[in-house]
Amino acid sequence: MSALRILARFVSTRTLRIRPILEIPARCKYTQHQGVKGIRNRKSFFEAQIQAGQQGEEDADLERTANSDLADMRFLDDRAYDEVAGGAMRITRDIASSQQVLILQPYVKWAAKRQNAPVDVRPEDQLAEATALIHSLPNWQVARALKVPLESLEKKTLFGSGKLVELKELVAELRQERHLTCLFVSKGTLSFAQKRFLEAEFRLPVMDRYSVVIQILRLHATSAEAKLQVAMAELPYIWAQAKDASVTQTRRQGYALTDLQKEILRTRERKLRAELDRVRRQRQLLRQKRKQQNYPIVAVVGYTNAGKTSLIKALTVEDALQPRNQLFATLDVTAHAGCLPCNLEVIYMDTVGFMSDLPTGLFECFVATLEDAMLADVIVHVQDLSHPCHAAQRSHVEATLRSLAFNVAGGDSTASQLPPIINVYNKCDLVSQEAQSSADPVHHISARAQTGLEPLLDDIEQQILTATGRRKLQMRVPSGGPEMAWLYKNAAVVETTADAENPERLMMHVVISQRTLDQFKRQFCR
Ligand SMILES: Nc1nc2c(ncn2[C@@H]2O[C@H](COP(=O)(O)OP(=O)(O)OP(=O)(O)O)[C@@H](O)[C@H]2O)c(=O)[nH]1
Ligand SMILES: [Mg+2]
Repeated sequence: MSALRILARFVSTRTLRIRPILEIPARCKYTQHQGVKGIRNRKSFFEAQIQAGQQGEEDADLERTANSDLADMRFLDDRAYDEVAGGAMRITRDIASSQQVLILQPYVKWAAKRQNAPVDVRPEDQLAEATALIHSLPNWQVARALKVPLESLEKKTLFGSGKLVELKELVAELRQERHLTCLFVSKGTLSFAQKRFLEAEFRLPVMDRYSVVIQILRLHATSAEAKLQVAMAELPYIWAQAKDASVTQTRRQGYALTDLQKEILRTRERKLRAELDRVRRQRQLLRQKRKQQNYPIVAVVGYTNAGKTSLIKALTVEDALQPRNQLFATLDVTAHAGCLPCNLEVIYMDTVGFMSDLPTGLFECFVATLEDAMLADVIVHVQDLSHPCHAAQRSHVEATLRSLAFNVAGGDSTASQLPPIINVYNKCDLVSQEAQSSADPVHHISARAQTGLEPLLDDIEQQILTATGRRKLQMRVPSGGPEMAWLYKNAAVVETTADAENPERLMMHVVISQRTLDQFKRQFCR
């Protein structure tokens, strides 16, 4: 007779819903010497490693090689390149220098002509986002912010002659009053010709969204990978500006690449690619290791500033995480250990936020880190419900996720499957009850006030169990036997109760994958 008897009995307790009971025959007694590693111990050990950004000694080595090989990063510090970049992007090395900025938010007057703007994003919302971008840079202040209605965004001079006169007056006034130092035209990219023309007219540096975002990314990039990615993200912009310059034949005006400068860019690109490839190989190894360790992965994604880091902090109670009211505060994909209600350990991946109206080239460099999100077991999509454009932000993130999945699948639309997505409306403490009603199956939470987290955790648990083929089971094992120790080590133990029918046995409520269950059977049920 098989030593393992599956009893067709279903028990329901607080957290466990339906699970068959496995009965294990009595074996030797548990002794202190055998040392059962409790989930708590295991968790704190594991957590300590993950919190340090590591998953064990080997992983630590991998992370170290990936992130702190400073010798290989020295090529980033290159004055000749800085000159070329400064010419194209109006970026100085000294990001921290204070700036007084005039923000101009151009928009097309007639809705029918606004082909690229999402329907429910109003110019005032775009202006608010532009202001938030400037506020994400320390010492950068907004001298004035205004919307500018235009008939087209493609005109070589951008503004018409009447508007130009008006703006020049304003610039002169702000120079006097606020010591204006630069203009931020909140458009994805300005062509080289537009920028040159406006700079000549206003006699101030002119920046577009791409170059402001690059400033923020440079400032927030701390890991080697993020620094490399930001450096890489600058190159397409510089090439594009140079191309514009040669087309408009403005070589005499000072910005066109010489052969030497082109060579500087190409060499830099080659080195960056080689370094990024190396870092990405390490990342792949880390990913494989995590898979082998069988930790379920929950990727937390969303628009920038939606509250991704705050949510992970609330779910993991991790002090090291620092949510900041800045755009693109998080630039690295980082892993954080958490525990589901069934005691199953999961890894939450914090990711780089999305933003609309940025040229695709800018985020292509961050795609590799977002690949981790595409390969997660479950995606949690955090949305800022208090934001006036939250619907448009949601569509933007969903569209980007779909195209990322397509890329990860190597352009094969049949294979590009996204993991299950849990939609979360965050910042509900800032909106009225009526605004929270939604027909969608969506969680309403506040990461800051820590409300709505329990049902969310239950949902994550449910989706993780389904996605990873884990089951909740009750197993009857000898009290203190090696089976008990084995289960504590290899499965998630929800709770252990005395068996009313047999004082020598314990009832263990566990969450276990089929593979681990098979291993258990091979070892103990012969
Ligand atoms: N009122 C309120 N504020 C919140 C809530 N969650 C996050 N915030 C605030 O929103 C800001 C952004 O939070 P983060 O967690 O850094 O957002 P993020 O999505 O990680 O942002 P990026 O990393 O920049 O993409 C911070 O100032 C948080 O304190 C919430 O539930 N309610
Ligand atoms: Mg963040």
